[in-house]
Amino acid sequence: MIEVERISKSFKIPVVKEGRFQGIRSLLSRESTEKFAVKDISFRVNRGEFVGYIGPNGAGKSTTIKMLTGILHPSAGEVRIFGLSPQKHRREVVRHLGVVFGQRTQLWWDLPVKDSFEILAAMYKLDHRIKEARLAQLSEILQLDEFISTPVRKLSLGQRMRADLAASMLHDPDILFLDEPTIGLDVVAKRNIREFLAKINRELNKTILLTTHDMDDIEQLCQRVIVINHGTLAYNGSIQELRDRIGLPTIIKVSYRQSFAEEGSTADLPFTILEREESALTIQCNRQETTAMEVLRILNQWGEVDDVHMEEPDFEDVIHRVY
Ligand SMILES: Nc1ncnc2c1ncn2[C@@H]1O[C@H](COP(=O)(O)OP(=O)(O)OP(=O)(O)O)[C@@H](O)[C@H]1O
Repeated sequence: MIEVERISKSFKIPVVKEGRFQGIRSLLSRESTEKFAVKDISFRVNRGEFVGYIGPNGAGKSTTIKMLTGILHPSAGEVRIFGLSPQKHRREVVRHLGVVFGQRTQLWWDLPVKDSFEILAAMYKLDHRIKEARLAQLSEILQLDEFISTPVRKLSLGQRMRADLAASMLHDPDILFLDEPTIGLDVVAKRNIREFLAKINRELNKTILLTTHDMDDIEQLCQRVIVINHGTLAYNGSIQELRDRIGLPTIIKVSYRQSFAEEGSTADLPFTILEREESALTIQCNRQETTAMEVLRILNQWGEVDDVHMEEPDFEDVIHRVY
């Protein structure tokens, strides 16, 4: 459904020279260097997938999204959406796309929310009855009623994001490109947006490519993650596989019913003991080297286990290792 074949995007950057008056000379000079924002990236997204597209600041995420939506032309390579190039067949492709840039609104600042929806519906040439039915459906899941008559500039950030998501879905696109849809939101507003996204992916089978710096968004929503760094692809696969590959330690805390007794030499154990208490033990193991089952089997031999608590490495830490 989305095919990205070896795309690159470079920008010409004027060469800035050092020294007196060189700033002004640089402005007038035609000398420039080529800077790659995206370099030789390929990936595919299938219908109904929820994919995270992540990377540090300046990695090339927004540049990629802009090439996927046809706003930017790749310097090399090709994008195809439903087999069509968003650059060559912009009108046909954008009918299938909904786009939200969390930092910017696509709504009309001084108009009530419903007027923005009317304008967009007219732009998409939506039939009146279809528009009303869709708005009713979106209103219900995004609870738009409470602010539908309020001018956009007076909305809270969470309300604005809900309105923007509704606007991006008014023409019932198959694919959503979301660039930081939860940026700046409080915990409750974030949870609402995540629930909405999970719902439209699961129940309406919308294909979603999500760009965010919030690793909780990624862990809670995405089946797959694509990581880019310095414009190149660093990883493309499941979150679990990435965790396994990076291999940060898992912490396991066990409490015993009574006291426990260690058996054998600690040098042979497939884990490291971090803390011993009267009837509790905290250990650290690497899931690449051993399984939790094996660890628990050993810990069970040392006494009667009452409770087990396992802490997976924080996904944020895993991602930092990739960066
Ligand atoms: N029009 C442009 N002219 C020159 N350089 C650009 C242009 N647009 C982007 N870049 C550069 O390309 C690189 C990638 O930018 P991009 O906005 O795609 O990153 P990003 O991953 O979206 O970052 P962030 O997480 O900070 O939004 C950056 O170094 C940026 O400065």
